[in-house]
Amino acid sequence: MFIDRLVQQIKEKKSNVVVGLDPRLELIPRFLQERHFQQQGKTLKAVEEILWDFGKEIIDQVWEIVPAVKPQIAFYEQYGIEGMSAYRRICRYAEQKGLSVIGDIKRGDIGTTSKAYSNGHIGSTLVEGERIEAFAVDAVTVNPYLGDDCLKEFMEDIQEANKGMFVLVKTSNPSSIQLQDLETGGKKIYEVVAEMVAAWSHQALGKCGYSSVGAVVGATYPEQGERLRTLMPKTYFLVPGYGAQGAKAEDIVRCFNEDGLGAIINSSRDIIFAYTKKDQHWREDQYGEAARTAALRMRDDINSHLLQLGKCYW
Ligand SMILES: O=c1ccn([C@@H]2O[C@H](COP(=O)(O)O)[C@@H](O)[C@H]2O)c(=O)[nH]1
Repeated sequence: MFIDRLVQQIKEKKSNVVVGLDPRLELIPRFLQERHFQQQGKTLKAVEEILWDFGKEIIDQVWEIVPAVKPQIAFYEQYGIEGMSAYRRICRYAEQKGLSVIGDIKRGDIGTTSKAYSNGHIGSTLVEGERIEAFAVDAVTVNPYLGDDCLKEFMEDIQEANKGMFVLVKTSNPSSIQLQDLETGGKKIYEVVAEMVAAWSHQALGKCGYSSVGAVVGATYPEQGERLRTLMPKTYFLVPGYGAQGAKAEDIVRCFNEDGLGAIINSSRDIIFAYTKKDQHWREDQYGEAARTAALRMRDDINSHLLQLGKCYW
């Protein structure tokens, strides 16, 4: 199952870090951009090659030290077909390197449409009687706003194709409080969603004791993270918000269980664009090395905080 593979990689690498692949063209080293713009002009095809070169180098630098990457589809989709082609190439390359690939797609619709999303992103699509994989990443993020019948459509691929999903429960952005913290029947909306997710989680439990149905829980709300940990004990958390959004290791440790497992922590900008940090004096052509150093620092920061609490799996 997806979750067993993920937990095995976490244990092997002693790392709970997910590198977020959110390429922003304007932050990609200039020499890389010029190489492709000179060859192919100011075209989307040139952008595809820039995104590919940049993402490949990041993966080459981090694949041995992290269990997973999270490509954010929006940063590829904004460049149309060529951007999506770069997304697919990056996802496949990361998979070849043995990484778990979590497509941050945040999809969800009425049942039949959700099924099409699931087919395209974690399952396969029927073409003239044959099933063909379009993106086929290991797991995706899912928006639960349309309710249970939306989530149900992803379950078939989770159970039969051994894939996973992370359902948005409490997001890291400031205005997540606007809807997610509203109360209904004495509960916050995010608690209601957490109960839904916990129920689905029981249908996809792996040998490791955790489920392939996970939850997105923002690191920027540590108290809520702790509460959600108790509501969803078997659910793996994908936790964004560390680093650029301000959350620290002491915040995110509350998302872990006593066994030292239960959460993977994402950081995107702070890792992939670490070479731009003024105080670290990296050269542009060292952007990959800078990313590796940032991922190692983040791993050690989280591990030392887990160790202090006795929440260690090794
Ligand atoms: O609640 C959420 C859900 C998803 N995200 C995504 O994670 C990364 C965070 O990037 P940073 O550069 O580390 O801030 C990005 O892709 C978001 O879309 C989130 O931040 N919060």
